[in-house]
Order: sequence, then C-alpha cells, then structure tokens
Amino acid sequence: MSERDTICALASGAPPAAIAILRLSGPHVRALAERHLASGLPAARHASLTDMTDNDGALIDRGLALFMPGPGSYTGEDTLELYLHGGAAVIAHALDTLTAHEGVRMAEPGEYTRRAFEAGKLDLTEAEGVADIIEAETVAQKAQALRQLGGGLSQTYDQWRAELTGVLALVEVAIDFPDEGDAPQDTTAPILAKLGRLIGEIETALGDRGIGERIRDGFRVAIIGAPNAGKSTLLNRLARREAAIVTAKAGTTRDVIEVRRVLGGHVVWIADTAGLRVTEDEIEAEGVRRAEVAAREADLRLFVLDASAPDIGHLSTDYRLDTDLVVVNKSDLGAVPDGVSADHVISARDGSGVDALEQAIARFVDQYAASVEAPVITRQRHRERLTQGLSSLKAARDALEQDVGAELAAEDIRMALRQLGSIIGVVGVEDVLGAVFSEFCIGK
Ligand SMILES: Nc1nc2c(ncn2[C@@H]2O[C@H](COP(=O)(O)OP(=O)(O)OP(=O)(O)O)[C@@H](O)[C@H]2O)c(=O)[nH]1
Ligand SMILES: [K+]
Ligand SMILES: [Mg+2]
Repeated sequence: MSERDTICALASGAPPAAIAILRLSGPHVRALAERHLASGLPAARHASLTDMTDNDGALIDRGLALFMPGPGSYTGEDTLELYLHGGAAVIAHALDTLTAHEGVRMAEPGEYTRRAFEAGKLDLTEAEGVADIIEAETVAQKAQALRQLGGGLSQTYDQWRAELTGVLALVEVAIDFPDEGDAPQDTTAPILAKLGRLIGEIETALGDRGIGERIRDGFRVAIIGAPNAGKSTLLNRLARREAAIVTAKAGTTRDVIEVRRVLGGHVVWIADTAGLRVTEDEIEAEGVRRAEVAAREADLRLFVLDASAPDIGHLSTDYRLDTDLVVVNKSDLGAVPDGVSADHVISARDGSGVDALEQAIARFVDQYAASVEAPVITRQRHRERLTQGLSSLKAARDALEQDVGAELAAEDIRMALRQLGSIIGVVGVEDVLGAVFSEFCIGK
C-alpha cells in the first residue's frame, strides 16, 4: 500500500490573528521536523521554542512546536503542531514550504477527524460531535455536542447492538437445534420478549419530536395569516431589521423569508410567508403554496390577524394545530372584536405586545427542547438508519410470530444490526463518510 500522505493545514482562525496553529499529521512529520525546525524533532508532548526555516534555509518564523507521536495523538498518527505568528505571510510561507515536499499536501475538510475515525479513536457519532461542538452557538448545542463527542449516542447504539446480537444468537440456536419436544412458541417466546423490548426502546427514541435535530439546526416558527395582516411588519420587528418588504398592497410577500434568532437559549428560524388566499396570480399562488408548506413544517405557527379587517373571524381551520399562537395585530387601530380568542394582541407597527410574543416563543422552544432528556438522534442520517433498523426488527418479529421461519428472522436481525452499525460507523459507511466529513472546516 502506498505510504499515506502527510496532511497540513491552518487549524486556527483566518489571519491576521495573534497566533496561527499549523497542524501536520502523517508519516513525514518526523522528517519535516528534522528538516525545518532548528531544534529538530521536539521531545514528545513538550512544547519547544524553535526557528522554522524554509527549503532554502531562510527563516519563516520563530514559534512553538509540539510533537505528538502516534498512536497517542488525535489522528493516531505522528502529529506536529506549530504555533507561529498569525500573519498571512508567515502562514503562506510555512504551508508553501511544507507542501513543496513529495507526499505532503493540504488537508481536506475534516480530514484530521476522519483519520481519527479511521484509526478507531472516535466512532462516527463522536466524530459528528466534533463538528457540532465547533458549530455550537448556544449552550444547548454545546451540551448536546459534548455529550455526543463523549460517546452519549454511541453507548445507546452499542447497547442496542449488543442486545440484538444476543437475540440473533438465540434465533440461530432455534434454527440449529429445533427441539421437536418443545412447542415452537417455547423457544420463540423469550426471543419475542427481548425483540419487543428493543422495538419499544427504538420507537421511543424515534418519537422524540426531532428535538436533537432542532437543537442542532434550529426550531422553526412560521408567521402565517391573511394578506396584509402585518406578517412582514412583525417579522421585521422580530428580526430587528428590515428583512421583508412591507407595503399596503395585499400580496406583497411571495417567497418564504427566514431570519435566524436565538430565543429561549435555542436557535430559532422565523419565517415570513405569503398571505393565504386564493389568487389568479400564478406567482402569488406559488407563494401561498410555499406558505402552506412552511406552516405544516413549522414547530410553531403564529397566526396573524388584522384587528381592523372586517373578516377577522376568518381562522382557516386547516392550520389550526394545538401549537398555534393567535396573534391579533394592528391593536393601534382597534380592539379585538368579540368572539376572537387571541393569545397575543400586538401592534407590529409600534411594537406594543411584541416583546411578550417573543417571550412566548422562547418559552415554547425551551419547553419543547426540555421534553426529551437526552435525544439519541441529532441528525437526519441517524433518524433514517434507525427507522430502517426498526422496520427490520418488526419484520423479524412478524417472521417469528407467524412462524414463517427463524432463518427469515435471523436475516432481518442481521439487517437491523447493519443499520444500527452504520450509525456509529462500524459498517457500511463508505457512502456517508464523504458527506459527514465534508461538513467540517479545514484543519479539523
Ligand atoms: N396601523 C398598523 N398598520 C400595520 C401594522 N402592521 C402592519 N401594518 C400595515 O399593514 C400593511 C401590510 O403590512 P405587511 O407587513 O406588508 O403585511 P403582510 O401580512 O406581510 O402582507 P402580505 O405580505 O401582502 O401578505 C402595511 O401598510 C403595514 O404598514 C400595525 O400594527 N398597525
Ligand atoms: K402587504
Ligand atoms: Mg408580507
């Protein structure tokens, strides 16, 4: 097998910065240190001050060098970290010098963590935890990422896989030693009991209302309602900037306009949408269709009504779900008519009532996030594979219950093991590795 490349990259922020951290990993690290560091290869795990010179012997910079010999390093390979002045010229000079060597190249996004994964230092969910902690903006995102990086998801999947391996062994015994004496259900009863428990646990995990994904990607709030109710005016208030066009002409908004806020300690995407009405205008009709999609996909719908509109009672029941907040707007133009039960009465124009509405959104998101202690799904990838695994387990249960053959059940259980295994990356991951690690930043 050809020797693996040694990779290098700037692992700290873009220059100019106080310090630049260049990270090298791979089989050429020792030779590169001998060649370019005045003090040669530093003592392992000991930061040493040294000059760094280029391929002509000219000084690149003076800085700290930290050598971590494999396999006791992040990537499992020899790694060298160089702490230089954070200037663009220094960084370019150093990287040009290193990559001039045969077998030394710039790292791909996430390549260090991918090497850590391939060295077995992390499983795939822990590697994803590395990306998530780098992207984390909220305390909740950081806590979830730390838990995932620390094996929080892995231990659940490992436990399910261990239990399932035990069930498979029982099924294989039932296949190899069908004991005529016992009635079939005597051998399958304990298997079905274990299978049922596993199916229940995985169904519970899948029924977590997507909290892990929402903490990571953000909760979704849709502002919907009739044309001219003041939806865009409200969005601009909540966005604290003129994100959406406001006019007195009904049918102004066509595209779904999303703004990102942190409310209740969580990232929240607030979407302004086209006014809901039947229209001949095909562009506006497409806007209305998109508004309806946004309404269905949202975790919370703000249903905006215009206090001054004659038909304020128009509350389309299509969108009435238990999480809607009915917001009567334009309170500066008049009181809420009898018979309309408003959760909030605001004037998006002068801002009255908007703070209380914002706090209500924060409370909704905070309560939603708190309703599941430790989600074991934080990405669509996990959800898809776990859903496939669940259907394989249900097929195995059916096969055993209908006594159509333990062989069939064994095959379904093996399939479920592969699906669970692909979540933590022990099997069948070649197709996802590219997608998972391409999301990383360079140098990680
Ligand atoms: N008096 C008063 N006028 C408001 C208020 N909110 C919005 N308006 C006005 O109502 C009109 C419509 O506002 P928009 O924010 O464009 O309403 P919209 O619901 O986004 O309208 P479409 O995008 O066409 O569906 C504009 O002239 C706004 O200035 C309010 O609280 N009080
Ligand atoms: K309008
Ligand atoms: Mg609008």
